[in-house]
Amino acid sequence: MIIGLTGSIASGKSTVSSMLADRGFPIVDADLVARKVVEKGEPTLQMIVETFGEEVLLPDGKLDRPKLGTIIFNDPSKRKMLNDIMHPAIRAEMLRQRDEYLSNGAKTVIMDIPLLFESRLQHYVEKILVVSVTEEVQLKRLMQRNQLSEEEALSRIRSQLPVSEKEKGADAVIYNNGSLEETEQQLEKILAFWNIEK
Ligand SMILES: CC(C)(COP(=O)(O)OP(=O)(O)OC[C@H]1O[C@@H](n2cnc3c(N)ncnc32)[C@H](O)[C@@H]1O)[C@@H](O)C(=O)NCCC(=O)NCCS
Ligand SMILES: Nc1ncnc2c1ncn2[C@@H]1O[C@H](COP(=O)(O)OP(=O)(O)OP(=O)(O)O)[C@@H](O)[C@H]1O
Repeated sequence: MIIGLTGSIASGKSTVSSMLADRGFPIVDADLVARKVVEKGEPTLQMIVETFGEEVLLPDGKLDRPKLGTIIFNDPSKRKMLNDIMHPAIRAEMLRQRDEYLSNGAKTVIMDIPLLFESRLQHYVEKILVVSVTEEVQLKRLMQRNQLSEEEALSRIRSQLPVSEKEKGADAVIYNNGSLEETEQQLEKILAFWNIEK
């Protein structure tokens, strides 16, 4: 079974994903893959520099992530340009990792994909688990985790579909507004209900 794990920025996907990893499920993490495809020497990084200029590189030649983030989260046309460069490479590497797990005998693979709905990737997965939070909790956690002002955090939140829209396309929803224990209990119930094999 291929499970798509999604939600909005700072809703708690990584938190739920690490709970699943603790239970022994293999995880394909789009955010990690997105970092891998822009490592020094990767053709995707070269394409980013050709499009956005040398100023998105740090002195050591690595990608300046906060700088590129400020550019793309404040300008939808720049965001589209970056997505067009990066998403094909991210997708290819995610499918490669999924297939590797399956060929090594995994019965279930979790694909943690923040932009599952925005990029219309629903057909790659058999069940969709959405991690949801209220806007208030989301804003607070995002500002705290990334040390962002309210305005910066809101521009990131607005660059994605509202989580309420994502809930409509879910097979199950975890409400991550409370304690980690409450989130874990909801996850346990869903796994039992879906009767998932490792
Ligand atoms: C712009 C970048 C360099 C900023 O890096 P930074 O370290 O600050 O953020 P990080 O990669 O940890 O992403 C944090 C979250 O931002 C959101 N996000 C990232 N990219 C996008 C995007 N293009 N559109 C909407 N939301 C996005 C996701 O919820 C993600 O989980 C980075 O987010 C990036 O490379 N984005 C493009 C690739 C992409 O679309 N990644 C999303 C998963 S496929
Ligand atoms: N139930 C919770 N109680 C308190 N803090 C939480 C809870 N769940 C997550 N957090 C915190 O909220 C922040 C966002 O969670 P997390 O990083 O898991 O979100 P995410 O959906 O993976 O984010 P992104 O889309 O940016 O990758 C983190 O700092 C995390 O430690």
